[in-house]
Amino acid sequence: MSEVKTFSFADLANHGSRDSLYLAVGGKVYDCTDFIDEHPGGEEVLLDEAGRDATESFEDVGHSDEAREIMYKMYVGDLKSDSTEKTKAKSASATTPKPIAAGDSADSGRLVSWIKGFF
Ligand code: HEM
Repeated sequence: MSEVKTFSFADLANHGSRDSLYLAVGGKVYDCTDFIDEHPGGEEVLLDEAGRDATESFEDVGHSDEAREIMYKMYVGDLKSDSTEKTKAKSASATTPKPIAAGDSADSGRLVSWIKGFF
């Protein structure tokens, strides 16, 4: 249930379209497929970053804590740390989200795994 998948950059790149849109931020992979139409910053920017490490552009915008909470719901796994773009993913550890309020206990293993990535 709380299994965390790992994605290589090649795996990530397989989800680079509107039909299946994953992107990585801070070494974490997010399935944004159902979020494309809801993104307050528009669909264009998500489509631009689809299937890629979007850490830099995500941080440049200065997303709110609320944005980070939304992200947690879309978290599907981790970017493989031995991937070629390792350094890029690493620098993302500056992304320190506020942990979501407890309550989703059935899902807590996944939450812990998500948070652990930041330490
Ligand atoms: C999982 C990924 C993402 C989530 C959950 C997300 C969520 C949000 C949210 C909630 C906002 C409203 C403002 C805020 O609360 O910060 C926002 C605005 C915005 N986002 Fe994202 N975002 C994501 C990825 C990206 C990416 C990859 C880019 C690439 C540049 C981007 C660009 C923007 C822009 C330009 C705005 C508008 C800022 C403004 O008009 O003030 N977002 N996003």
